[in-house]
Amino acid sequence: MEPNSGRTRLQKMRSVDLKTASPSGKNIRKTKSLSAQFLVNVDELISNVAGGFEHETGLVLSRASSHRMGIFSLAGSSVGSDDLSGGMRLQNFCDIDEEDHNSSSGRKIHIEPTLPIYLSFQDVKYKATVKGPVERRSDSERCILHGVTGSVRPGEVLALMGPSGGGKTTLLNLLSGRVKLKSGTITYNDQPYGKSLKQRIGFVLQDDIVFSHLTVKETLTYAALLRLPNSLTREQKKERAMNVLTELGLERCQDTVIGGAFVRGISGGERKRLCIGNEILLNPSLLFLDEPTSGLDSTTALRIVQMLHSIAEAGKTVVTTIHQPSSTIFSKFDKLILLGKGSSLYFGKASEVMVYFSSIGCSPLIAMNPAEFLIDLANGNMKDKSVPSELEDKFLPQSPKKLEPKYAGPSPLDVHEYLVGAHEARLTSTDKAKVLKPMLIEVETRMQGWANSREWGATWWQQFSILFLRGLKERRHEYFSSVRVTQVISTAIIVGLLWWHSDTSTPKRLQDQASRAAVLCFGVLGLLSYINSNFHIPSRKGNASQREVSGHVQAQCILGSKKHQ
Ligand SMILES: Nc1ncnc2c1ncn2[C@@H]1O[C@H](COP(=O)(O)OP(=O)(O)OP(=O)(O)O)[C@@H](O)[C@H]1O
Repeated sequence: MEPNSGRTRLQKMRSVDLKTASPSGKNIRKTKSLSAQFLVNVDELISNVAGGFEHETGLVLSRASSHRMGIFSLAGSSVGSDDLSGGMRLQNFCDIDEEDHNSSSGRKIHIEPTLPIYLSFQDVKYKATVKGPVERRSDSERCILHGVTGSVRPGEVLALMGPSGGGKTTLLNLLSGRVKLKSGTITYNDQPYGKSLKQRIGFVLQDDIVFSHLTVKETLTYAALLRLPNSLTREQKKERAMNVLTELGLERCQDTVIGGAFVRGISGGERKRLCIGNEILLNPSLLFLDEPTSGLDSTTALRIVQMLHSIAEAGKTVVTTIHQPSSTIFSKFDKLILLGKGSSLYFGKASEVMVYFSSIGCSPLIAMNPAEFLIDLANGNMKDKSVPSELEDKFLPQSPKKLEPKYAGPSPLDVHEYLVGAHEARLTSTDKAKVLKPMLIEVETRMQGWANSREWGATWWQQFSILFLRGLKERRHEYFSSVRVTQVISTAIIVGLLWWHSDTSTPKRLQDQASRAAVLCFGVLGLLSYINSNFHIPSRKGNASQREVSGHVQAQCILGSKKHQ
C-alpha cells in the first residue's frame, strides 16, 4: 500500500457531501457503504503503520461497521457533526440491550463518529504528600503509582481493576488530565495533553453531582443547552437531549426527580445511566468512568457495561475502573490493567489474563470467577490457587519452613513482589516500544480536529439565564419570598465579587481564596437566615407557620443560637 493512499482515499471520502442524501432507503444504503469504507480505511492505516502490533485487535474502528454492531443511517436530528466526519451526518446505531443484542428489534443507541483518540501511557508514577499529625508538622511523600504502562485504542474498553486502594482512581484521574502528571508519559494520538483535548474528554465520576430536585429530562435538557455548541438551535439541543434520553432507556423515568438523601427519586442504575448520558451528550472521543457499576445489581451492571461496549464500538476510547465484575461483565472488556498496591500486575487483553497467570504458575484450583481470582491475586491471597514453585523457591529458600505445619503459603507481600517481577519481565523493552507505538490517526484530520476544536456551548448571557432557570427549578419545592430572593441574590453577588479577578495561580492562593470565600459566605448566609427567621411571610399557598419554623431551624443551625428553642 502506498503511504499516502489511505489519506487520499480518506480525503476523497470526506469530500462526499452526504447532507444531500434523503432518508430514503436507497440513500441510506449509499451512506452505509460509505461509512463502512471510511472506518475500514482508517483501520487499514492503523494496522499498516502500527506494524502489526496487536494485530488481532486491529478491527477497532471497523468493528463499528460489523453486522453485529448494527446499521448506519442518516441522522434524523441535526446534531452537529464532528471534525472527523466533516460534512457527514452519520449515526451509528448500536444495540444496547443485552437480551436484544443479536436481534434487529432491540434498542438502538445513536452514536456519531468522532475523532478517534489513541491513548498511550508509560511509566506513570504518582506521589502524594501525606500530611502528618499537626503537632509533628511532618509531611511525607507516599508513592501511589509505581510506573504503570499501557495503551488503549478507539473502539476498545480498558478496565482498571484491583483491590480497594490499589490506585485505580488515581490512574484514571491522571489519564483524563484531571490530575497533573508529574512522572511518566501520557499521549493522546501521540500528543501530550492540551487544552483543546479537554472538550473531547468525558468523565463520569463515582458519585456524580446531579440536582436532586430536577427530573431526568430537565437534567439532560439543561446540560444540552449549556454544553452543546451554539451552531445548534435551542430546539436541536433539546432534541439531542431527548435522543440521548431515549438511547439510554430513560424514557420511563424522564419525569421523575433524581432524588437524593432526603428525596426518593430514580434508581441507582438509572442515575448512573443519566450521568453517562450527561457526558455522551457532547460525543466525547475519550470516555472515563470511575466505578460506573458500583452499588448496582449484576443485571443492571451488565446493562451499563454493555452500553459502554456499544459506545466504544462507535469508535470511542473507553477507560473504566471496576471493582469486582461478574464473569459476563468481565468478558465485555477488551483490555485490562490489574493494579495492586499501585503497581501494574497485568496489562493486556482481558481475554488472555488467565492464560498469562497460568503461564507464571498461578491458576485457580477450584472453579472461580476470573475477576475474583484476579482480585485475590492482587491482594496476595493464594488460597485455592496454585503457588508457583518459583515463588516458593525465591522467597522461601529454606525448605524446612515449608514443612512447618503452620505454613500457610507465601505472604501477600511475597506474592505481590513475585507478580510485579513477572509482569516487568513480560514487559520487556521491545514490548514497551510496541505498547507505545503510536497508532496513526490521519495526521491532517488530527491536527485540524485539535486546532478547530469544538466551540463551547452557550454565551455568557445564555449560561446565566439557563443556570438561573435551572436554579429556580431545583428550588421550586421551597417557598418563595422576597427575603429568600434577596438572600440568594446577595449571596451570589458576594461570592461572585469574592472570586472576581482573584489570584488563583497557585494551589495555596486558591486555598486561601476559597477559605476566605467560605467564611464570608457562612457569615452572610447566617445573617440572612437570621433575618429570614424573624420575618412572618404571608402565605399564598401552604403553611406559613411551617415556613416560619423552617426559618428558625436554619437560623439555629447556622448561628448556633438558642434563642428560638
Ligand atoms: N492526594 C492523596 N493524598 C494521600 N493519599 C492519597 C491521595 N490520593 C490517593 N491516595 C491514596 O492512594 C491510594 C489509592 O487511592 P485510589 O483512590 O486511587 O484507590 P482506588 O483503587 O481507586 O480505591 P477504591 O477502589 O477504594 O476507590 C489510597 O490508599 C489513597 O488513600
